[in-house]
Amino acid sequence: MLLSIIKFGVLLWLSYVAWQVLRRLFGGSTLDNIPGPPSESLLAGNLARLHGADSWDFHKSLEEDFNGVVKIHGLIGDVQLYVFDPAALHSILVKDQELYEESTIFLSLTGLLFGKGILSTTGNEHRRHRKILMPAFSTKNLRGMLPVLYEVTNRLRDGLIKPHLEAGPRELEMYSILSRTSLELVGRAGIGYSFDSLADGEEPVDQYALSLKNLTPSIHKLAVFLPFVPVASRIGPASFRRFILGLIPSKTLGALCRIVSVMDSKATLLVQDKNQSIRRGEGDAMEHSNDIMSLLLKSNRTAAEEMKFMDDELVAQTSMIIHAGTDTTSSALNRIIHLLALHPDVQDKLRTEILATKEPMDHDELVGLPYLDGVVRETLRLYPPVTTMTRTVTKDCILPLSTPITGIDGRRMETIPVPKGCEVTIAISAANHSKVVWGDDALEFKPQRWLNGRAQGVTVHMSGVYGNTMTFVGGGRSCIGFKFVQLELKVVLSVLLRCYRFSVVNDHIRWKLGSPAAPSVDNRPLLPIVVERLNA
Ligand code: HEM
Repeated sequence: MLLSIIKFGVLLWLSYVAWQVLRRLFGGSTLDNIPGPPSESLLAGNLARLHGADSWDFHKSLEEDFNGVVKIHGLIGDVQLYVFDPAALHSILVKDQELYEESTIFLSLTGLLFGKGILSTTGNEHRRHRKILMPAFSTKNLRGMLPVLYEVTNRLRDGLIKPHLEAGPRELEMYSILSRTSLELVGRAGIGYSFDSLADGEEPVDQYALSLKNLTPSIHKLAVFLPFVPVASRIGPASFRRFILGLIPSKTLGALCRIVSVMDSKATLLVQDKNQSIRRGEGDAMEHSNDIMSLLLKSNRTAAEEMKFMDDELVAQTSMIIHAGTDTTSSALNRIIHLLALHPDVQDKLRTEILATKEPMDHDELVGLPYLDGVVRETLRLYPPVTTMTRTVTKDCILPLSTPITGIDGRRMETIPVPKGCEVTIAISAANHSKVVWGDDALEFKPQRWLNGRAQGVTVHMSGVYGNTMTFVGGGRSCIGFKFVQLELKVVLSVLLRCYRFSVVNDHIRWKLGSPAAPSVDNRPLLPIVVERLNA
């Protein structure tokens, strides 16, 4: 009996899949009239190019050859949208955000990896997570984190860089140095945990650090299975899923399961420790802990009962903050150091501004330095670490446009009817490069375009949370760490530029697209930069 039910279920599912494929291939879509690049394969459409690590040219052609909304071919005849029109982005992220939900793959994957937290929830549940987490990132709390950020950065300066420069300028592999620093910055200020002593010659041995380092590469290796994650995540309780996964003979899957288990047990211990400190009456010590998790635990104590986080939710937030904050910070730091090395004039001007201040700068002085602010903003505009995000349309709807487009049949389209289930790519970097928004010099690196946090001459409004850019997107799922990361970047630059000069001799550095982007040489993650000690 059970076998026949299973057979019937499988047959039903296969018929549904076949129907969907036929519908996609022959049924037509309301998006058929939207211009876009031709499909490159029946099976994967343009997806390999859209998500390929070396697809900068593809994205550039979408930015330059189309007008804010582009049709992309997806899996087996599926049609998707690639969007960078300002009004369309406002509708997707802000005005009609409930119609454009976080992609189901992202929600189920983060749920499976970390549990129930801000990245894996939707609707009212997500709003609750955001409401409790956001105050931890307030300006008042960021001020409190400043000493830790300086302490970590001083260890970077003295532990990871200085010992190599005794005999003069030297090429250093900055990618690994800055990645280790990013993890330590987010670890200490984010969850009050030290992953790495940042001492020369001592690679991190912490299992938590190693797991975090290997998490994204392991997911990439299993990328072909990602479309099955939403279905798999709904089968039975977590223990049953773990049991089934254990039966699959795959080394990569086994490694991923071990990574998740280490992250889960470390985060659980951390939350237990902090909770015990509170219960043992070490409240005073907690009062002086300024990391995001401690602040969260403190506000959780006094939160209304229906708002309070349960322990499993606190564990999920711990890993999510580290996951969301580390590689993104590392990408931004690597990019800024690379850009300063490529633009010595910008580097000199920035150093002059920093040397005119006393060390260490307090919060207001640091965030008030205009050229430093311009360098950070311009880097994050021109080179956003996360170049695209995806949303899934929950109901048939109409997408408004700032600039009408001409359909394939020659008709002018002022709005686009978008069907339920359509995948929409939020084209962050295309929005940040738009000449309609930023002017003819949109693709040039010009820190001086920013004055008092505003880009000069920009009249078209973008709905991002950060100075008209889409780098941290906008609306109810925008980045909650965007002020924190600016502070991290400013602290690191203010400390390093006082005593080091950066230059490049290696012209083989290529950036890989990805989530987030990373520098590479011969397809390995590397950033070779010559570092010279000043006023030795
Ligand atoms: C340059 C560095 C960073 C970039 C470019 C960045 C970018 C983003 C983007 C694009 C999103 C939206 C994701 C979506 O729509 O699904 C996001 C969300 C998020 N970011 Fe960041 N981020 C950065 C740093 C950080 C840091 C340092 C933290 C924490 C310490 C952080 C925590 C988060 C969290 C928790 C979310 C989820 C917000 C929500 O779902 O409501 N991010 N980030």
